[in-house]
Amino acid sequence: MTPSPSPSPGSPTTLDTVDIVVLVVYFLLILAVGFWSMFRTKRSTVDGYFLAGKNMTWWPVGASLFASNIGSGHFIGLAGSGAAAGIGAIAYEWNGILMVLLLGWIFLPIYIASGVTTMPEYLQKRFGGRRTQLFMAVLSLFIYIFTKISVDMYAGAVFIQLALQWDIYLAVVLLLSVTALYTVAGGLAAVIYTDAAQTAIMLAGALILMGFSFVEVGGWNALMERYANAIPSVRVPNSTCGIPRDDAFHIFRDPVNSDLPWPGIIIGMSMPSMWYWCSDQVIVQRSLSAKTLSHAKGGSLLGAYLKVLPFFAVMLPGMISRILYTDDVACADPELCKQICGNPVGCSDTAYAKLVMELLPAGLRGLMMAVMIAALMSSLTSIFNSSSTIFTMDLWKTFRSHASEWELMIVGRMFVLVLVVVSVLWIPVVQASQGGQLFIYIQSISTYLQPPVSIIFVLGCFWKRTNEKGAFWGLVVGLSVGCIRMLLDFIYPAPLCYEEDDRPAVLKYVHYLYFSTMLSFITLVVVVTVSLATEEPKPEQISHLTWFTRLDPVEPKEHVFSVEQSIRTLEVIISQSEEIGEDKENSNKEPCHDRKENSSSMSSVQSQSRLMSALYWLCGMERRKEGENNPVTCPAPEQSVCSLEEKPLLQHIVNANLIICLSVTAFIIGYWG
Ligand SMILES: O[C@H]1[C@H](O)[C@@H](O)[C@H](O)[C@@H](O)[C@@H]1O
Ligand code: NA
Repeated sequence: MTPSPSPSPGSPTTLDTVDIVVLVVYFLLILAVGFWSMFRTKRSTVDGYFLAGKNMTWWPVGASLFASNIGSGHFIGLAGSGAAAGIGAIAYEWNGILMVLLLGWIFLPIYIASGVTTMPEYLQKRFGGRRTQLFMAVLSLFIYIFTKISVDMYAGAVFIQLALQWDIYLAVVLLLSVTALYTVAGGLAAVIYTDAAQTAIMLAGALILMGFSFVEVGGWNALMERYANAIPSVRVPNSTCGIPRDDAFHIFRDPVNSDLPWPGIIIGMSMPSMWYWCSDQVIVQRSLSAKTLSHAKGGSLLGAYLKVLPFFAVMLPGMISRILYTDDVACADPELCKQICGNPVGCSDTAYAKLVMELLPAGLRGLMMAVMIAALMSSLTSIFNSSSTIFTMDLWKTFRSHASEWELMIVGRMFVLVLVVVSVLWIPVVQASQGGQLFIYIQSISTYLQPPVSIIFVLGCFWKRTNEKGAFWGLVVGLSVGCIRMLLDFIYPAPLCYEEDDRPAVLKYVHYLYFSTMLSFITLVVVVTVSLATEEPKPEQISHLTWFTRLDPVEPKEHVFSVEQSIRTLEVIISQSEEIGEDKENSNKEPCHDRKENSSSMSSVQSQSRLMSALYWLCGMERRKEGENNPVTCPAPEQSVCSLEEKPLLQHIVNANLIICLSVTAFIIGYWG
């Protein structure tokens, strides 16, 4: 056994010149991929920019699913949870495997058939009225702030702070600027391809670090044996603080006295997870961009397989970090912890950064910095994009129906700023949360807000009888209950390990996973009761909008309407992605409404300087030749139904793979159960 090296004073704490070189190479690579995909895709049309989307094959879709999902919060959080409490939290990742498959096989066919672009839009179509859509839009934005943006920024900052010893807020501002720069330079059109590159970098870096940490700890068996003894030298006397859990290597833990009770994992974990993978814009948007349903399923499969890895490449190294740097990572005395990492609650979230700085040679540290930035940026760009889409499309437009494209574009940008500011303000709460386990913070907040939404989507998709009133009141009641619990959680923080638990009984005795189960049930009851007590939706109201009606024959009139609607949505998304498409004339992009006017505005663009057209190109605003009648800008009405068709051979391949993937998942879950 190798003796655990205590952090020697001479150990490197900042980056070397080689590291900086590696970082620069990384940025150039991402830029190159960005440019390459800008040349590849024609972004000037709906078909080009967004539906270029609709031309994605399985591998970029899968990689992008993974990259958007795994953020810096996961690297820091999963490793931190591993260090603090063993492998339990990996259940979230493996649960996600099942959900991403569910998306491809069950939910996506319905979304494709309904021809929607945003998820609140689906609710609007399915239930009619506006209030459910509005409610959902506002809620999504809150969830993004509380569980995604602030968390990823905080995690990225923790890492940079440890690596470069910078102030955490300075680090946040820096990260944000880098992300903004990347969004402009790489272009949003390139997001999916750059995501693929980011995935490759994340995997390469994480696997290298995994190798180093296993070698250092002395291999697999050493990890299993030494973890239980990773007890810090300073502890609060007569307490269990700082002692590793007995069930550290089990996922399914005691239903009453553990940190992740197993019955809660079954339903309580699946409901928020279903929100994340099957009904949230950030993820679903990626699958919608696939060329065919088979490719979307292939993407789900790739994403699913990739999600096996964080266990080995992030969580186990986090546990190794506790073994190697026990006194720091597992510190159990508030005073001491505060000295070590600035957080009296604990320092387990520093596990990953610690490994990077102590174990890796110069050069590889730079690579890991790139990995962290890749993880962060690949999540933030998708979240920013989806949230500004939702804000402008589902909220702003409802209140200002005559808003110009120009206005929408400005609003979308400003809104991202607001999001960022609010998220930064939220960081102290994230920092102080949940026994210092970032991952548990993310998941418990998710638990209070997401289950009601999942229930609405499940019932909307699979129970034709669900109506608007049921859905709306289900959401209202479910979220009120959820918010109460969330508030209580902030008012009464979880006690430190040596403190008496004197919180109200709902907090003390009802684990958040059990709460999630109850919340889902309450919402279900409300939706069902209210729906049954009120009028049944007419068949034409739910045509193409549920599992059972997804294959309904197309009724020309209604369908043309829906295609037009989604094209309008796409147009706004495009206009948001323009970085400098200020030209007023040029902002008229309604190919389906008025082709003539459109082509005349195009010719006026033509008269602009070369510089301008270069800029336009950069932003995906290529001009079309005058009079060129581009049939693809106005998709044929049958398209959205046709796209449910799959080639039999491909279908067999993806289905066979589904079985393999499910078996692999069942095996690993069983093995670590
Ligand atoms: O990566 C996980 C994902 O696999 C889960 O399904 C989701 O519920 C979590 O919030 C997310 O962090
Ligand atoms: Na990411």
